[in-house]
Amino acid sequence: MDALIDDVKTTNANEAVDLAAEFNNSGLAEVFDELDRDLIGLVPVKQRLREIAALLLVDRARARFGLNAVSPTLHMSFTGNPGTGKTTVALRMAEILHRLGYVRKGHLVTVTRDDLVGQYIGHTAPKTKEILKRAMGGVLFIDEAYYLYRPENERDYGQEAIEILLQVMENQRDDLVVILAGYADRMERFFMANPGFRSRVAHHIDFPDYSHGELFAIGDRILAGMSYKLAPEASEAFARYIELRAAQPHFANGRSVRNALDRARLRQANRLFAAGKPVTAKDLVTIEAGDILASRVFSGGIDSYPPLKT
Ligand SMILES: Nc1ncnc2c1ncn2[C@@H]1O[C@H](COP(=O)(O)OP(=O)(O)OP(=O)(O)O)[C@@H](O)[C@H]1O
Repeated sequence: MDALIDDVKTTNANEAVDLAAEFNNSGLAEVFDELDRDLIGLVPVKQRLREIAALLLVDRARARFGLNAVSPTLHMSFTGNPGTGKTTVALRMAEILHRLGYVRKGHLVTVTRDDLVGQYIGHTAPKTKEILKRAMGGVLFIDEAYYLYRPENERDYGQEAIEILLQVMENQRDDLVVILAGYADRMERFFMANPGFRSRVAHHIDFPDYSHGELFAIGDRILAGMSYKLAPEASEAFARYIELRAAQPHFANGRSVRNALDRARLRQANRLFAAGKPVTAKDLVTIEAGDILASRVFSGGIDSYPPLKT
């Protein structure tokens, strides 16, 4: 241990770094407070984010003592079902990495296969490079990343995009963080078939499905963010809606909740308009039970398939 300290090639080996102060001064405390406040549940995910931030803070402190000159691998995979908060958390991750000085700008660029892969020969490389250029200094979020790899088609242009991505993930990892997102099982198969990706991805974070209570709280949060609220009977109706909708096919967690509330707002607007009376502020902010109960899920129908992408 002492020998290791003796090895430190700095004059400040006896100085100390206050990690808590670093945490506060970098604005990270604020980001984590916001994360806790704005995002319902996701306890294990928030814990992982704190662990990654701690690792990076310690890395930074070590670099100051000359203990480590290697920039850490920060590429990640986010696995989970649709609407479990992967994109939302990726945005926060970009902010955390920016505050820690690991990326210059801290913006998030979200793409899917079609943004990277062309349809004709010669189109893929420029497309992929253009996206990478846009994402430099921030985080590139590749949703359903496994669609890049299509083993059934020998000449698939996805392979070209994969090769460029792998190169940039290795050579420019001090200025770009890539997050590969999608269903856990498909991602696992993708990593098995593409060991190059597996070895470049250091952090794997799993996003579990939300409980019904969490989905209700997410709905409440979404409505409050838009200055709406549920009337007491509407709350009951919405709790029942969640139970019915969650049991249907193509349920997409937070995204289905947001879509359901968008439709409820539409019905509220039509109800207020059709009443032909002056409206108060209270009328304008309140979602009534009827606005929820008019959904097809209460009459045994499927609610809006395919789901609206927000
Ligand atoms: N924990 C949460 N707290 C509050 N709102 C949430 C939470 N998780 C998801 N949401 C809301 O649900 C919606 C979908 O979330 P998000 O887009 O992050 O999911 P996703 O996993 O990236 O899904 P997809 O890949 O299908 O788009 C967003 O509108 C977001 O505001």
